[in-house]
Amino acid sequence: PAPAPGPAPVPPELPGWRHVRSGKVRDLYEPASAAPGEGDLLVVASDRVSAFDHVLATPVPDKGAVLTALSLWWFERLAEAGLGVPDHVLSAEVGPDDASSGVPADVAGRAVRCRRLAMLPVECVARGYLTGSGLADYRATGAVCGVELPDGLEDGSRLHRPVFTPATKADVGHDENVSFAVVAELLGPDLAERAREVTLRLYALGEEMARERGVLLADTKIELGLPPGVDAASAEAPGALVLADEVLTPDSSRFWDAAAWAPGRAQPSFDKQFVRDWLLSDASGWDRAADAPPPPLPDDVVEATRGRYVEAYERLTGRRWA
Ligand SMILES: N#Cc1c(N)ncnc1-c1cnn(Cc2cccc(F)c2)c1
Repeated sequence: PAPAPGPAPVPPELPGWRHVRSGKVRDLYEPASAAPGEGDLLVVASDRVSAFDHVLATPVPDKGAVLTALSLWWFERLAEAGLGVPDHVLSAEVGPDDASSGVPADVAGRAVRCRRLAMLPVECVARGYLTGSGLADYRATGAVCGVELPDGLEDGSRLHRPVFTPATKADVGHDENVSFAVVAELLGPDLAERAREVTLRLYALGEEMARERGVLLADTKIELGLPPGVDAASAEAPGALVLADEVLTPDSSRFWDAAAWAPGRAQPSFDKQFVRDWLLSDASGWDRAADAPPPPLPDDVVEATRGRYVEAYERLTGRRWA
């Protein structure tokens, strides 16, 4: 019989904060003192791992803290490199219990207090390499998001130039890749063009810095938003865009070890390959075809996966993990 469904992720209760919603691996809060939908936001990165569209029952220790530290490091590097767009980060330091500033001590190191924005209804994705849904679209149509690509590309092929491949958000299932024309309909042409420009520039900056450290950034997804009071249809909107969410982490991006890159097959995921291989091995007994919840991970797979998050952090930032 299929194992019982895995435990639904129970986000931590944070005194002084109200839980707003949870994603697969992150939880969102607002100050309990604020009216619902008001005040700063708290993005908490859990130790949950998602694989094959399932949230796994076994947490990976330190994943949330490592990816939070990596994302904060990237926010700093992007600002230094002149991305030209402010970000939503207010603080990652522990603040007072009344949630009036900073983050709660219970999630110190894996939480970021952020400016509340009106998020664009578009997942802004840039791809420098072809894989995943981009490869599937290319194989079906010769194009990705309406952008024609040359013949003969394989899984893992590097594109001649990075492509903006936006998607509309789906509450359930996969995001839907859409053309730039659709984004222009959704956001207006000027805001759409600015979102594309920012996404491609962020990808180029991240790809260059990662490649210098032996890591290939295959693609990345960012979220952009507008400060309250800025009308998305207004002429000021493109210049008011703010970079939100997390940036350039293994949860928002595909990272590959440059030394292992070989177009023509699926590239090993820098962080999730041990999990994927074990789940697909006989050892797990997992019936993927039945879409059963995956079984708990063995300790060695958990520890090896933790090690990959620490290695990604150390190689990209040049800093030792605590
Ligand atoms: N970042 C950010 C942000 C912001 N600065 N202002 C308003 N909304 C958001 C916001 C809304 N959803 N998400 C994604 C998300 C879903 C689930 C859990 C999470 F932690 C995160 C981000």
